[in-house]
Amino acid sequence: MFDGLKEKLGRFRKDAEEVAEENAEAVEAEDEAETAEPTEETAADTESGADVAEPADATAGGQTTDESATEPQAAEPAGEPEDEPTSDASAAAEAATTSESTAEPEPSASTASEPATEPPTEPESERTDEAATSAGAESDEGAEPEEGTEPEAETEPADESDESSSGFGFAKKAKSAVRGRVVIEEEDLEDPLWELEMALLESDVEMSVAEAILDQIRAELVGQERKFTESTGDLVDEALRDALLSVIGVGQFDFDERVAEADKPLVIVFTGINGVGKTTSIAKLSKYLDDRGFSSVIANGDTYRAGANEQVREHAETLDTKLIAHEQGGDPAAVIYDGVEYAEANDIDVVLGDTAGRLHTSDDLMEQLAKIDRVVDPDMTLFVDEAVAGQDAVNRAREFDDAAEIDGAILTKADADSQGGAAISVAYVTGKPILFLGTGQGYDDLQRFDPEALVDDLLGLEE
Ligand SMILES: Nc1nc2c(ncn2[C@@H]2O[C@H](COP(=O)(O)OP(=O)(O)OP(=O)(O)O)[C@@H](O)[C@H]2O)c(=O)[nH]1
Repeated sequence: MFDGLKEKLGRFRKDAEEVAEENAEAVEAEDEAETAEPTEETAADTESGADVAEPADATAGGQTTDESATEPQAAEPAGEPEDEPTSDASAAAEAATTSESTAEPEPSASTASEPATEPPTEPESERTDEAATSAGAESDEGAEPEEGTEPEAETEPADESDESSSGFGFAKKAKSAVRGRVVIEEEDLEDPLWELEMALLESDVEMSVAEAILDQIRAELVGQERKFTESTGDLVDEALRDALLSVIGVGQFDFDERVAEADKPLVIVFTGINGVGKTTSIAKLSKYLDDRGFSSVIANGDTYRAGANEQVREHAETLDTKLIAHEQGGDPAAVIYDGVEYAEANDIDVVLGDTAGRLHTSDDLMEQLAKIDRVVDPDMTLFVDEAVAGQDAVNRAREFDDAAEIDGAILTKADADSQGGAAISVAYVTGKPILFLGTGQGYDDLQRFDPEALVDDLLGLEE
């Protein structure tokens, strides 16, 4: 099920990880280059405590380079960083954090996700200087703080506007690198996110749903800090999983619990266009309920199509379920009303009301639905469509919900759908949950829609 989409999501995750790792290697290489051989001048200057201008693009270089001036910095080697930064590194990090903490909050995932965009307010080198000096001064004066004493916090807070052109605080990047971490930046993800957007749209995911997924991934990943040892792939998977769940799980409720807690009989009416699997789904649901100890009666409100009564009667007899039916051409509302009467008289738990296949544009059929609503006042109206119909199913779900409010959806023929676009989009577009997936023509081929299980399956994360 949805294999095509699974394969496309796998490609995105691999590419996003590769890009972010390249960024990590670039930062490590930069960091190692800057900490490997401190220059004569740097060492001498730091001895004298003079300001040391740092190359403008130094990320952590400002602090790390400076520290190396006093002693070779035990740069956190890629892949085996110590868990705890060395005392120098922690002093520098402390200085950076302290200076930052007075000027800006610790970057949380959400803060980091809104990189400041205002241009730096002072020339890069001076700014770098300040950071370098503060760290240098820190590591210069008594590099090893007394046991149990906190290194003196620098008083000079990093300037709010202390943002590098890449949109992240110089001090934050410096602190990150000192701690052996790397910041995932927006430009690192642009290509993989573009690829993901194409994959989602090709899989019939509705445009607004694809954009919601991408926005959430950017918000969660961009600015994300991670240790060199942490796998970017895990961060990407987590961000993609959260984003998919946030759109697929809209409005979800526990159907079994709803049935158990409802006043009986619970009345469910099914609507949708011709041939999508409404009648088959009703038969499957009757068995699903029976397997869970709930009795049901089927009321055939499809008095429009010739042969409808025979088809549903076959299912009822096979399943030994009571059927209420009227002559073809009868009033659907009257049939379902009789079904409720029968259930009340015979202590039946659930009434399953079929209706004729209809397009949302056929006024008289939509008026029929409105009359059923008035006469029967069903507890749930479920929209049935084919998962394989993709975008068409999404559009119809929205149109049916606009015309006669639905409470949930059943997507049939998911066994034949490799795209998964409708399964991902319908809940977000209508605000109503997908409750079941039809996965074949057998009476047991009906499964509860479980967003977590679906997303884990799409990402290959299932146990
Ligand atoms: N593969 C597959 N086929 C299904 C599924 N659900 C229904 N079908 C088939 O789809 C066809 C139409 O099913 P029906 O239940 O008659 O559809 P309907 O919506 O009631 O059609 P009308 O009564 O004309 O409105 C039948 O051949 C079903 O066996 C499913 O989940 N998977």
